[in-house]
Amino acid sequence: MRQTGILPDTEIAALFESGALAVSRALDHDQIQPASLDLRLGDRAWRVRASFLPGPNSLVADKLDRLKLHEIDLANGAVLETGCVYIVPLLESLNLPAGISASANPKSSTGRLDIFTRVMTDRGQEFDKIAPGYGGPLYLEVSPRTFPIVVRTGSRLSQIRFRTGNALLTEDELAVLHRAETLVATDPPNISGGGIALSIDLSGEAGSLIGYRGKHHTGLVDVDRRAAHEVLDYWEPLYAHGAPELVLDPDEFYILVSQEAVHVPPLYAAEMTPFDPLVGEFRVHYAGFFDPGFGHSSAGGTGSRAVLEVRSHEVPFILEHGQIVGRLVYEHMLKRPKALYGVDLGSNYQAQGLKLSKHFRPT
Ligand SMILES: Nc1ccn([C@H]2C[C@H](O)[C@@H](COP(=O)(O)OP(=O)(O)OP(=O)(O)O)O2)c(=O)n1
Repeated sequence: MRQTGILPDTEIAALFESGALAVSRALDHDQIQPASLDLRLGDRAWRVRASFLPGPNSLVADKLDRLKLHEIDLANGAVLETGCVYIVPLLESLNLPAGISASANPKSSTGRLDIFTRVMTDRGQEFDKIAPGYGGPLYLEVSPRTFPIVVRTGSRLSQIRFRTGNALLTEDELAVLHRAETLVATDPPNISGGGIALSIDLSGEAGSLIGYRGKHHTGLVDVDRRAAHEVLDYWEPLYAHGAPELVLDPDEFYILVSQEAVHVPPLYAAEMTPFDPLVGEFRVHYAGFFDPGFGHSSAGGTGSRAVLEVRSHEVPFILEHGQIVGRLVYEHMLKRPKALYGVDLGSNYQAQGLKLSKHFRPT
């Protein structure tokens, strides 16, 4: 077995057995994913004045005492409003061995709803990063940006990956792996900046669907209900016409799709990182974890594209077809997961093209 890499499902289960991962309510049967664990909301949320980080000398609970405005009971479900910031203790807590660190990311379904989430730890100085050997509670900051949402105790908005050491593939290793396994359906792939570039797809015959823009002042989205919401009540479809480009209006939210089909072989996990944080005009993808098996043919995934959550800031910005918007970095798994993303798990986004979150009725 490798000594460094991302812990697969079987090793996450072992963390639970050894007490490195504790839960205040029994794990859900499908909570452990091929390379991550879904995190669940606890029984209360606090609306706070503003987002914060605890910093090296504070516990989250102490800062919460100072900043909280209102306590909300999540046991029977509650509405979280757009534009507000909430802090929610999670049902999972950690007591990691010294050699294991972790990182968190919104689930893809959460990103597709434009719900901003970040995990916080006691004495944490960064969001979504959990230091090796961390022992203590986990909290989630939640801020719905476009739709008001209904959540309850047990709702799963975020996920955590555990790793030992550093097992990132170098550009040379990516090139070799691409030759053996075809990581993206573009030849040759653009391997740069430590990853494989992903670009935006705005092509299509006049009248074909190229994306969606979130509507304002919509009804609620219940994050635990699948295929329960009408697309047109929440989204304005965008169709190709004229030049293959799209003007992003400031502060609007868009769902678009990558031009490249993406493949994550079973012994690897991938993460989408921003193309260039210095291109400040727009932000792509809040959700960045790609599971082992995503786009893998034997897991039913041939042709899977990446869904891109895009938001423009400050000024209107023209996105053009083929523009690079992100990079996929690949890491070794410590070993092959027992179940792969896709057919093994009844996953929602295998073999997807342009796809809204699972909450909307398929059109
Ligand atoms: N910006 C992103 C992030 C992820 N994915 C893909 C790759 C992931 O392997 C897959 C599922 O991601 P999550 O596990 O985060 O999503 P959910 O848990 O919401 O979906 P599922 O129930 O299918 O696991 O979605 C994507 O297309 N675009």
